[in-house]
Amino acid sequence: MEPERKRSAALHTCHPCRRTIPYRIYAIIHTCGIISLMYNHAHSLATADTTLTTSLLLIADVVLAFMWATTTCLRFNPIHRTEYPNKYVAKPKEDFPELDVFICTANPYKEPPMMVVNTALSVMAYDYPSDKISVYVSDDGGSSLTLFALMEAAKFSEHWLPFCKKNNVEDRSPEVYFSSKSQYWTDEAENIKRNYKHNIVHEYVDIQNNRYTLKQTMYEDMKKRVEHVVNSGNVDTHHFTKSDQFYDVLDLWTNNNFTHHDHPTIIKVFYHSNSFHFKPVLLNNETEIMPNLMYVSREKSRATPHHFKAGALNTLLRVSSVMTNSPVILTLDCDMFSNNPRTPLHALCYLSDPKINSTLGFVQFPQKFHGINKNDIYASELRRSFVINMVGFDGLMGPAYAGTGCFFNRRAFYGPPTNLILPEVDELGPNWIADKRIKDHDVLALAHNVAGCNYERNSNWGSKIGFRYGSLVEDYYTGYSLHCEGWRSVFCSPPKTAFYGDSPKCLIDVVSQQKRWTIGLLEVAFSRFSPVTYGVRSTGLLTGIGYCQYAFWAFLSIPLVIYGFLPQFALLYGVSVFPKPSDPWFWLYIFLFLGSYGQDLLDFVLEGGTCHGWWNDQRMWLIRGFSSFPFGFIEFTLKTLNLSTHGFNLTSKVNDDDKQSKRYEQEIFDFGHSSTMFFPITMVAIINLFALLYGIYGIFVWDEGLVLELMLVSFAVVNSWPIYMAMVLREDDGKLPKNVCILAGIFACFVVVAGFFVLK
Ligand SMILES: O=c1ccn([C@@H]2O[C@H](COP(=O)(O)OP(=O)(O)O[C@H]3O[C@H](CO)[C@@H](O)[C@H](O)[C@H]3O)[C@@H](O)[C@H]2O)c(=O)[nH]1
Ligand SMILES: [Mn+2]
Repeated sequence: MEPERKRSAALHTCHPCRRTIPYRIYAIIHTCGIISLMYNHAHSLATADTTLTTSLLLIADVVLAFMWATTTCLRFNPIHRTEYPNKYVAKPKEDFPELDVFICTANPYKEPPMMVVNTALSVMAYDYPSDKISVYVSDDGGSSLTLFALMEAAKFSEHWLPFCKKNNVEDRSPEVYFSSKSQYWTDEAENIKRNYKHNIVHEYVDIQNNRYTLKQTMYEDMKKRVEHVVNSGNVDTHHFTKSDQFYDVLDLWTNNNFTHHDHPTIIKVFYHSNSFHFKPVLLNNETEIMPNLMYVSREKSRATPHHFKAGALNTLLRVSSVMTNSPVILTLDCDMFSNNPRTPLHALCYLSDPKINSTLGFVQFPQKFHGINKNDIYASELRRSFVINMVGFDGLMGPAYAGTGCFFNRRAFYGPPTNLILPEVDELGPNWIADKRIKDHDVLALAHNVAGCNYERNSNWGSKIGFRYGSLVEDYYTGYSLHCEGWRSVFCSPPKTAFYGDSPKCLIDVVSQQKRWTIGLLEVAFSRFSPVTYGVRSTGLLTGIGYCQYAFWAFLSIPLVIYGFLPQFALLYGVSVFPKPSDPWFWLYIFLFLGSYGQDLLDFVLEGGTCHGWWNDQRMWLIRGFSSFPFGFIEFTLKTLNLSTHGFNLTSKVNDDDKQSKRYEQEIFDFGHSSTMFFPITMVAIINLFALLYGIYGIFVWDEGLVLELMLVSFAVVNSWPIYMAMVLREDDGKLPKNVCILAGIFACFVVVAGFFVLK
């Protein structure tokens, strides 16, 4: 009776995955296999005269074995969780904590302001007491276009929020709801569209667009206005009346010295539940106050480092401390709109649980993307990183922080659970009670002050307090640092997806994004806080080694290069580097290959993937291994030697090339850019193709075929199929540029000649 009652009171439960025990048993067997292989290499080093090839294979296999170990740590105790938000809802509304939402944006052309608007509206409309939500938008682009869009969003929200709540709308991003994508369309939508357009019709819409018809919707009106302003590149004062509260703000931008990396702090408050400037809006027939919406563009100066997104988030952390200081913080990228209005309740099932919340730092939701093609050719879902590993981490210290879709306990930013580190002023501490009106002069003055570009000088911000600086993957680094301090985290993946974001839809964007991650991860790997040393000590062996999988993933290039060239040379010169079929060691290779690939496939399928999706995913690992990783490594080295600087290259979220979108839909690879990034992979593909042809010929000539070499090369050729297609068989804009192909061909010849000296 007793346990039953306990369970019914619990807000969440967790259960280990069924694969755990078989996985552990298999891990022992596979480890024995790896040890035997190492023994075999050591033996041939000592006895045979193939020192160079054996050493190369040994290096490759050591890296692969290490990678396998990092994955195995995350397979040690995978768990799944379920939470019961309905039990949470039963609580009195007064007990719901306040929620600060941070949305980052940085460039109105790569991140269209309408995208920011939709993300903001989707969270403002959460099924949560509206007066407890404050949305802070950080604009690192310092753009009046984004400010204008948010002003429009604030006005629209007065209609959108009551509408959503009254009709229980599921898609609270208006773009999704008003598009045919929504399954939840109701007649009510037509209504809101019709009613609204009489409210706000700006003059210029008439002027600009005299085809303005009664059918146009309010949302579409707003969208038009915003897009018009974005296209024209600036906001004219004629969009406002003199009495408009933002009339003066725009003056800032007319100042000639204003550029996006040199400008003063701009903070604008659109709604403020604890002041009386705005009339309360009726929601659900009760008077409920609208959520707060703030625009924050921190001060920028070329002379001061701004630490990219981490810097933006720390500014929001301080500004929000001064204004609302909610105990719970949700961080979002501007493309990540809410798809589930009850998401905060799911997070609160953990964050409010007194049994765990004293050490619970954050609740991470999975990163999911919309518009991915059927079999996800670019592996944009990143299922291993964002799902499989998260489930694995969850049974240890908890999932890594993914940069977006994460609810934080504000306290976690201020030192370890047992040791509160207070910032410079009381108003910035997690325990400060922000009870003044947001628009009060001293609140705004302090907010401006803490958003200044020199505010962090000689402080703990970025090292001991807030989001961590020093890596281009501030998300990974911050989550990892919190785990090192003793904070735990939880992976929360409700059946209805919490957020959807945008993922790159063109290969060059995919590999460039991963190059940035590679650089950021190497920065952590080679820092004082490297997971192999510091991480293992502070978070325990399994979590520490698990974190190494990311930190050192660029090292995967080493075995890829060795296995991408050596067996190929072997075929071309008729020399064997692997054991022959008559040799018992032959079977060890087969076992290790099938074992690790098989387990990877199993992981993938058990966490909801498909076989075809897995195939594409493993192919992308090969592509990254020859593009993002080596190029990232080079840039990291140059930066370490102070020979170059690299910034945060924003991923573009605009897909306006119709032909390219069509190719993406049809799952055709898009190279289409004369980029050096594709040079190595093209070269490897060429060499493998020739090695395969020559190897097949060899079957008839050599007395004992080079079976393993041939199998490996066939595998590579099958994987390279899209590259051959893009080289010769295609004529569209997405094909591989001629100069890349020719150059790769010439280099391939040189490399093959060089291979002669490795083997002979
Ligand atoms: O100087 C900057 C640079 C970026 N951003 C914001 O950071 C977010 C992520 O940028 P994006 O180009 O979308 O990066 P992705 O590679 O798509 O993002 C992944 O990787 C990043 C770390 O490299 C994480 O911060 C992200 O959360 C994670 O989704 C966006 O909202 C940007 O507006 C800023 O606010 N200031
Ligand atoms: Mn992104």
